[in-house]
Amino acid sequence: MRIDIVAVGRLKKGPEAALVADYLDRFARTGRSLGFPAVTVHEVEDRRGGGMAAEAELLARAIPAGAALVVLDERGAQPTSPEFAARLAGFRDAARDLCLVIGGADGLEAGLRDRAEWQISFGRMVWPHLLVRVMLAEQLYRAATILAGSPYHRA
Ligand SMILES: C[S@@+](CC[C@H](N)C(=O)[O-])C[C@H]1O[C@@H](n2cnc3c(N)ncnc32)[C@H](O)[C@@H]1O
Repeated sequence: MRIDIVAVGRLKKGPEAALVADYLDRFARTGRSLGFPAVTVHEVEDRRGGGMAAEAELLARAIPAGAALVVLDERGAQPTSPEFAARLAGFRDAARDLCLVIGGADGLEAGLRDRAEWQISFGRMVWPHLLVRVMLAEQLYRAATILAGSPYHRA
């Protein structure tokens, strides 16, 4: 199994980058004994102003072939953290690669969203994509702690 996050935009050095690195590092350490690989992050950027369609093309090229496509979108389903953890374990148990996609300022192209087998929402409000990256990294770590039975997730 491999897990990729494919995201529009470059994360510059700063608090968001530090948080993403910290949570992904924690996920790697907690997830190792659960059979999860470290997460690889791919960033794509369209510098020609081609909008969502150009971004969708760049994203599509970065999505590993055959991976289960999961997009982050405010219109998606709102799983609980244990539900997210269970689904993550399901991908692992089925030996499926997982690719989690985060859009840019204009969002994700409808065609790409429709191709996804799961659309996840972190609530109906729109969040900046850099914060969504932080939240996703935290949820991955939280999922690993839930599956490991560690006390981090107290709900
Ligand atoms: C600034 S938002 C784009 C909003 C855009 N107006 C749209 O219609 O999608 C950038 C990206 O962050 C992610 N995002 C923002 N809010 C989200 C939420 N509530 N749940 C899940 N993902 C979200 C999505 O991947 C989105 O494409």
